[in-house]
Amino acid sequence: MPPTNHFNMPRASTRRPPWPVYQFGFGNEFTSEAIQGALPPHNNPKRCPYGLYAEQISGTAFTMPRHKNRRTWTYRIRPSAAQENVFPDTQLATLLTEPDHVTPERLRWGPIPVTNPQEGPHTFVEGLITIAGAGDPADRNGLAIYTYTANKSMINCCFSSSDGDMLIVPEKGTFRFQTELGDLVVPPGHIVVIPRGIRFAVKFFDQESPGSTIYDGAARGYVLEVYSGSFELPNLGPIGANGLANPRDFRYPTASFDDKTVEYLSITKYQGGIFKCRLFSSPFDVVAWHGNYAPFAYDLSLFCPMNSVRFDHPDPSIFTVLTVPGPIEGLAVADFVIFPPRWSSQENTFRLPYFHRNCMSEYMGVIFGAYEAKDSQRFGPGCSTLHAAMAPHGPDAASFKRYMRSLADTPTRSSSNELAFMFETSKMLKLTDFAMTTEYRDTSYPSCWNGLEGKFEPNMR
Ligand SMILES: O=C(O)Cc1cc(O)ccc1O
Ligand SMILES: [Fe+2]
Repeated sequence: MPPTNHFNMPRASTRRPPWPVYQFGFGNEFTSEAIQGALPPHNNPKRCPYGLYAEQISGTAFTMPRHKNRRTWTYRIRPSAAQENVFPDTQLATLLTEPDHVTPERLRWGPIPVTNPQEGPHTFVEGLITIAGAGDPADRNGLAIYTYTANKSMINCCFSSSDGDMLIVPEKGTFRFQTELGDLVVPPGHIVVIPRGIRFAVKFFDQESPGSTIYDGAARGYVLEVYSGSFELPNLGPIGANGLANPRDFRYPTASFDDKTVEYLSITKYQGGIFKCRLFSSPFDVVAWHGNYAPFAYDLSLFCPMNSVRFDHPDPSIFTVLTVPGPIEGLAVADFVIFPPRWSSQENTFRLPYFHRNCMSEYMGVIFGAYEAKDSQRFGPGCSTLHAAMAPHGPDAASFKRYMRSLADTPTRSSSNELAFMFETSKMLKLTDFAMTTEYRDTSYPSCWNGLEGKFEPNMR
């Protein structure tokens, strides 16, 4: 049995079998060879070891400053260029990023059952549904938010987005992400980031028989795709050199390859459209690679939360796991923030999220359990909310009243089985038809703040 973390979930950040072998360290310059000697002594020899083809994948412009430059050299059985003509795809309509509804209303959605809206068997890529977005991949500016369900592994089929890096947050179902650079096993409570342009297939994983191919399962989760920049660790400022998400806990794949000459379907998202082409062999044919442009996974239970130890409720930026900085210092294109299990011990402090209006937009979801300031029946795992820029929100009336009756100065520990997250963006989001009209939208949501009656007791100080 793999060891468990304090969410009682399998802990994939171990080097021990049966998990794939990983390399560790955020943004490191890695080397990996599935067969000894497959890495050539320099990037681009005329003849590579074992006759392999050399191919570079550039994640940043060639000329980016060294500390921002991202690229990986792959040594593969066939070059990716050996693919058939590309055609627009007409099947994956729910994945098109064309959100055009505008509303400042507070929105909430219930969990989408794994069989909907794609009735019957569907893979991760078939079950991705665009909820909201901003900007345009053509300008390399903006982002998209998706939810997904899946009950079938992607077999002989791969996906990549030419539009941006994708951060995937599983809520249900353990996946094996087969990528060009190797495998990452990602259970709920972990996240994975697949950089722009890297091909991957999403397969179900059975920890009891890790080597076998599992065709079916039940999975659900959330995705954030950013069209500019990439996910970085936030600066820590006066916190110091350690804390929040520590670089050593980010795990990267090691080379492992298929040498299969079967027909593959390659699906690509490009400028918001979906395109497909046939390959005549597996795209997962990289025998060795080196570089710093690679997918990675992270176990959220390893996040080291910081907080106030005397009074007041810090802003949720204190729980930022990853950020995509924008051109203005301190103004993120998107932040990925979690609300991890922790002790709350502030004195004379309203410890629930304060009532607020935020210039940023906040999309939230639940991975495990409940969220401290919301009705757990209506904001449980698989649910989501969107509080648009400047939309007033905070604890619902029932949570507020419950909290005000509690003995708040006693240190309290949130349950280890609770984990919510937020995608926070400086962009103004538009919503898709699906988001506005789905039967899973809970149109009664704004009424959760009814019952917060006026309070003013002039004789009380
Ligand atoms: O709206 C939310 O629940 C997220 C949130 C949490 C918090 O503790 C402070 C501000 C905030 O936006
Ligand atoms: Fe908020």
